[in-house]
Amino acid sequence: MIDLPFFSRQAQAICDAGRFLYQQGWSPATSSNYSARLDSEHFAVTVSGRHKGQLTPADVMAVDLQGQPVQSEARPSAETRLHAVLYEWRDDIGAVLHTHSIAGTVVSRLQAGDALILEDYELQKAFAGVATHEGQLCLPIFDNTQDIEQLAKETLNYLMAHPETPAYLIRGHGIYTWGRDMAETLRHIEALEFLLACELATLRAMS
Ligand SMILES: CSC[C@@H](O)[C@@H](O)C(=O)COP(=O)(O)O
Ligand SMILES: [Zn+2]
Repeated sequence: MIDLPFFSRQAQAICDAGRFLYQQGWSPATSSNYSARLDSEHFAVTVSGRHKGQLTPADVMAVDLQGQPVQSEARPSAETRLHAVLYEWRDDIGAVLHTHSIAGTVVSRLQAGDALILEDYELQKAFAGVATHEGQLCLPIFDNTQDIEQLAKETLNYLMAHPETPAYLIRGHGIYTWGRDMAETLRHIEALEFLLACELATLRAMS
């Protein structure tokens, strides 16, 4: 059974996040999806195809870790399973945000390899557990595909082997990141968008 008052609070947090992320230009044209954990087996996720700058709690639904709707007739995000495997991977993850920013899209297309290394940025410290700019953040880049179940398996396998990963990119598609709760996850996505914008500006300056 879903705790309905808690669902309402999580749904509102998702709507508020959407308004912010859309206003930043990171979730255009119905792209992106967001979620927040409800309990050990369920999470709240955006309904597929909704405008992320105009979300109301009716645009958020409960699903189980297989991505199946619970107490809803709506269709969950097409990328629900990418969220589900993150909640399955680590039980301290409380929220997941996915954006489609210009920086995330372009940088992941320009990077031919399978990872983007961020180093020597002070803002790396916005990530939980990072205390200095002197380390590296490694963001794996997965090739884009419409086979979300396959991509979910690929991301989970990678994350199980690299548990320190703070986020990942899907090439030409966008960013996924997570945190203990929505506030921390918003801090992570905002830091990532800043760092990827810096990477994009650097690539431009060097060309
Ligand atoms: C509007 S194109 C973007 C979609 O294909 C998808 O990548 C996306 O992020 C949103 O899908 P959704 O099913 O609304 O969660
Ligand atoms: Zn997407």
